[in-house]
Amino acid sequence: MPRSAGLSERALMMSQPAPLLVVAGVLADSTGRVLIAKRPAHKHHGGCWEFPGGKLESGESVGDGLARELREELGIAVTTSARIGLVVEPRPQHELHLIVQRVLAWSGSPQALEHSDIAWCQPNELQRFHLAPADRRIAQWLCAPAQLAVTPGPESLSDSEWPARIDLALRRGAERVHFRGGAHSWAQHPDGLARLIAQVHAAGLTVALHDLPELAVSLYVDALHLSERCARQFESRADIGWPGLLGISVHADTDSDWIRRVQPDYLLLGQVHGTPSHPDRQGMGWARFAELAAAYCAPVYAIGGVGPADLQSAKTHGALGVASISAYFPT
Ligand SMILES: Nc1nc2c([nH]c(=O)n2[C@@H]2O[C@H](COP(=O)(O)OP(=O)(O)OP(=O)(O)O)[C@@H](O)[C@H]2O)c(=O)[nH]1
Repeated sequence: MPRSAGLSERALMMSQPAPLLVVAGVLADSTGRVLIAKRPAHKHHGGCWEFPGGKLESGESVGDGLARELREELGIAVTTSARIGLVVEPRPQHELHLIVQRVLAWSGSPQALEHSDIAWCQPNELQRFHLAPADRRIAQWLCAPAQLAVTPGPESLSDSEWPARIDLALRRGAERVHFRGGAHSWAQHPDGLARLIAQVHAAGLTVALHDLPELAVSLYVDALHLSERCARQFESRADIGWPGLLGISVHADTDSDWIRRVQPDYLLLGQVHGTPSHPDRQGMGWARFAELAAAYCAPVYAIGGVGPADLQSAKTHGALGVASISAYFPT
């Protein structure tokens, strides 16, 4: 077992035949373009585009395996990387466990030493390439919003104040607005909520609704987000009755096997630092956050005492981005 395999990988390994462990690296340039490589015709998925990487050798850590593969395939030296997520693909013999790492520091200039071609493209151009099936999930992650603005409860502002406060959140960089209940549920304000959702959609951005699966379906939101308590009422993802993007809020003590059973598309993990809104809870800090993020199968956002200024730290500690109430809806 590789030294740095996470908890979910270990649990999976114990319950079924050893998976095929593969590590792939996402390199980005200063304009945000990412590097993809075309598999030679004679290989499995020949002619498909993928993220460079390869099989981990026995006993090899994820970081060492990535550095070896990218030296062999691209001629570059990778020094630091952080987990983005794990794609599990059922295969007849062994499940593929594709560990996806964001390459944070490297030297050299990538060349196609083993692939038939390489290309740099913006994440939203990846869909134009014929990607290996598992890599379509990676492309979705790379196109996912990096800044999630979580609303206070509907009772905290009057109907006339909400539109301006949503505008302010968008000006502060929010890329998805998460409508989260407070003392009142958004289910008590369906018309006002529908207008605010339309406002966010008109700005070309997306919406998540917290803990209200039926309303999420009827209001055509982009994501359903569940608190851990709400998510635990369901045995499996199929029981939730929601066909779209699914997120769950988790904490330092949430067990990763349960997360794997529910199969969320992303997680909000917190809290990273202490916050005035939860004075009873201590922050876990970035080091623990990175450890947990690497153990989950889904990509993770950082929440709790973080905001847009922490985006880079979040990414270097294995997060897709940050989520916050106060940074986007200041009191
Ligand atoms: N490297 C890499 N492999 C991927 C990706 N997506 C994906 O499905 N795979 C699959 O993971 C497996 C690992 O493949 P590989 O052929 O690159 O491994 P390797 O470099 O160690 O190759 P080798 O067996 O020729 O030595 C293949 O079945 C490949 O199709 C990806 O983005 N990067």
